[in-house]
Amino acid sequence: MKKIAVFNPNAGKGLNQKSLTLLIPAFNQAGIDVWISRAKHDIENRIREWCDNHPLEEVCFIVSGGDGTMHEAVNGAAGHKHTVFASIPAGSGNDFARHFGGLKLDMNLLQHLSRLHSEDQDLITYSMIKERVAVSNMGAGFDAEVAYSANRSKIKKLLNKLSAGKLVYVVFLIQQLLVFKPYSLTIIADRREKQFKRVWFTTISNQPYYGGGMKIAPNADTKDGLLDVTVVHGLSRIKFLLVFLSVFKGSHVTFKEVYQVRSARVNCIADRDVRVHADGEDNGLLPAGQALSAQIAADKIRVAGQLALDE
Ligand SMILES: Nc1ncnc2c1ncn2[C@@H]1O[C@H](COP(=O)(O)OP(=O)(O)OP(=O)(O)O)[C@@H](O)[C@H]1O
Repeated sequence: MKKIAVFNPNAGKGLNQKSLTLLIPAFNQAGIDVWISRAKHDIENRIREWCDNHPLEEVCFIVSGGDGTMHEAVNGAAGHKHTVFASIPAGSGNDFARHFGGLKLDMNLLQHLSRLHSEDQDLITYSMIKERVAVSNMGAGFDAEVAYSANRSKIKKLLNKLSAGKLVYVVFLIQQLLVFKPYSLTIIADRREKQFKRVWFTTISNQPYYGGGMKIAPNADTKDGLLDVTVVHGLSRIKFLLVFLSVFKGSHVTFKEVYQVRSARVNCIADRDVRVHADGEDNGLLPAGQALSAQIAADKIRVAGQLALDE
């Protein structure tokens, strides 16, 4: 199988140049191509181009970065039937590797790669402006605003360098807590329509974790063919903070203001423009009255990641 290692130098603390300088010759000797992205969307575009040019070839993309990098990689390969993904978690959140497993960037990497076991997993497909896929989760509202502000902020890079990248989310969580305006929502899931008022956020999860280890959908299963939908609604600002903090342990599900439903597809319609993220990447504003449609993709994603994330 063809192997291509893809590195995002912008993820997390940035590229560990020392490890890379040592590893590139070993990668090349083992026949593994090494790509280092030059800009946002570069990984997605290069993977798409490779897949378009090699529709029948089996390939393993070994992706070094965080959840945004994995989001790009998976979208680049969407529709290519012979792709396997492995992750080298190097971002701030790393929820993909937290659930699916990941590899360490060290001299044992090549040995581990030869022993990896891959499995088919569910994938989310969604449409806003165009059809895309998300691998871990997507959502609308407060969390999308926090991710949007954090990813654009200059302090994220600085905090990442100080190994405190997650702090940036705390800063913007507090800021959004003060300014965010809850919205009204209609969701159609599991063949039922439900209405909610004062919605803080709606998350559509494939796997349990999001936001860097928060257990938003504790029982989500990436092999059950179902999405786990969470709606957090009807809370004052102070109580919302309490519920939000309880997400780290997954105990938010005991609050009556947290609604959860499982469904193979879901439509969400808000009464005002609401910001949407997919795998923590900004997807712009969902216009008022327009449906965000998400469902389990017909094609599975193949993931090689049996080694535990050592954090
Ligand atoms: N060469 C590059 N220069 C600038 N941005 C890039 C480059 N390559 C990829 N990107 C973008 O970098 C962003 C950050 O990557 P990623 O989300 O993987 O890291 P992170 O934010 O540190 O981790 P996490 O999403 O797990 O919190 C992504 O939006 C990706 O599209």
